[in-house]
Formats: sequence, C-alpha cells, structure tokens
Amino acid sequence: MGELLKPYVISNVGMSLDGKLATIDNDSRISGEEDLKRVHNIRKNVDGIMVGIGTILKDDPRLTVHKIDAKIGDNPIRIVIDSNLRIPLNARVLNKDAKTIIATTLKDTPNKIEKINKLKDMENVEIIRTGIEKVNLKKLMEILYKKGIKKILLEGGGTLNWGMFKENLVDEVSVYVAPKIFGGVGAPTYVDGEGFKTVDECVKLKLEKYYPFDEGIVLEFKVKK
Ligand SMILES: NC(=O)C1=CN([C@@H]2O[C@H](COP(=O)(O)OP(=O)(O)OC[C@H]3O[C@@H](n4cnc5c(N)ncnc54)[C@H](O)[C@@H]3O)[C@@H](O)[C@H]2O)C=CC1
Ligand SMILES: Nc1nc(O)c(N)c(N[C@@H]2O[C@H](COP(=O)(O)O)[C@@H](O)[C@H]2O)n1
Repeated sequence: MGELLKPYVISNVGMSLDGKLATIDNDSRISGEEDLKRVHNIRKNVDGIMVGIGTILKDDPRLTVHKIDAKIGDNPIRIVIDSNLRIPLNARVLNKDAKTIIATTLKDTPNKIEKINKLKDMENVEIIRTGIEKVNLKKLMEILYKKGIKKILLEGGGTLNWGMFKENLVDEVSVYVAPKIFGGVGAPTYVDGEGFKTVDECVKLKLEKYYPFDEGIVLEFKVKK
C-alpha cells in the first residue's frame, strides 16, 4: 500500500496548566489577545482550519483571520467534522466570509437529508461524506489533499483532537499554556476520547521550541512518526 497523501496538520489550543480547554461551565477564554494574534498568524498561513461540531455548538466560532490585518481572501477554508449534521443553519461558520466544508457520514436519516439539501443551497458550503458511524478522518484527509488543501490548522476540541491523534494524522503541536488551573473531571481537555491503554501506544512528541508568551508559555513539538 502507498503512503497516505494528506495535508500537514498543526494542532493548536490554548489550555490551562491542568490541560483543560474550558471550565466545567464551558468558559474557554484562556488565551489573551497576544496569543490569539499568534493563532491568527497561523490561520493566515494554512489552507484549512478544522474543528469538531462540539466546538461549533459550544463556541459558535467564525474561524476566520480577524485578529490581525487580513483581507477576506486570506481566510482559509473552514472544515467542520459533523457526523450527524448537528450544525445550526445560522452558525457563524456558515457566513460568507470564507468557504466551509462540512464533513459528515454516509449514514442517512430523513432529518439529515433535509439538512443536506438546505446546506447545499448555500453557495459557500460544500459537503463531503465519508465513514458510517463517525467521519472517517483518514479518508477525509486524502480527499482534502486532492482538493489542494495541503496545510490544516486543527483547532479542537478534545474529542476531535483524540480522533486525529489516534489515527496519526497530526504532524505538529503548538499549544499555549496559561498559568491557570481549572480542575473538574467533566471539563474538556486537550485530548479526550477513549485514550491509549499503554504508554507504548501513545503519541510521542519531540520538543522543538518554547518561549514565554502573554502570561504563559508556548510549547511547540513535532510528532514523532
Ligand atoms: N481552548 C481552546 O483552544 C479550545 C477549546 N475548545 C473547547 O472544546 C470543547 C468542545 O470539545 P468537544 O466537545 O470534545 O467537541 P469537538 O469539537 O472535539 O467535536 C467532537 C465531535 O466531532 C465529531 N466527530 C465526527 N467524527 C469524528 C471522529 N472520527 N473522531 C472524533 N470526533 C468526530 C463527533 O460528532 C464529535 O461529537 C468546548 O468546550 C470548546 O470551548 C475547542 C477548541 C479550542
Ligand atoms: N487558541 C485558542 N485559545 C483559546 O483560549 C480559545 N478559546 C481558542 N478557541 C478556538 O478558537 C475558536 C474561536 O474562533 P473565532 O475567534 O470565533 O474565529 C474556538 O471555537 C476554538 O476553536 N483557541
């Protein structure tokens, strides 16, 4: 079998020192303005920004380059991973500021068919279908690569991050760690999902760079392949 041709994937989050992406009440204001500008500089230099539907439902993000000087044409393609097509039709990620790809499964329900038809009427929206119960992330990466998406910024949340790390689809990690502790067993962490059972199986990283930033620290790693 040939090597998987896939986009280069950078995973970025802002997290508390205890690895949380938000508090138990879903307050995710972790990064300060400087860190958000750092993230938007990464956004400006990738072809796609990817998030899971959990993040859309909780944060209603725009996923555009809006914290630094940029033109609408600088906006990368937004990619939402949404197995059951739960995306609200008024989600900000569906606005006209950029193109949006919604990746969903091949499984049909009457509600899903109706939603797909509505989404197809939106000129900036494209739907890609792969996988049965969950979006098949490996196949999706191949499809995106063939469409010319060569570099992706993965912006979470914890469930999608797990899916991407488990399938060995992440190439680089860049995290801002804030000097804050949130606690809470139910608060989302950088990587959730079912987790690896042994240290042997886990994703191994090579530390490349670290520097104090805002009130915290930025850590950059390459994923060992
Ligand atoms: N501080 C930060 O930098 C960030 C914080 N967040 C926080 O993370 C939380 C959202 O995270 P989650 O609830 O975990 O949702 P998520 O954004 O990770 O989306 C998870 C959803 O992705 C879908 N999915 C489809 N196929 C999948 C696959 N193969 N593997 C994995 N997922 C698949 C599933 O429907 C699943 O429910 C929010 O509280 C948000 O505020 C999110 C992004 C960045
Ligand atoms: N880097 C980073 N730091 C934080 O503290 C965050 N809460 C996030 N969240 C991510 O950014 C999205 C918001 O994007 P827009 O400003 O609306 O374009 C949010 O949905 C998370 O993916 N990131």
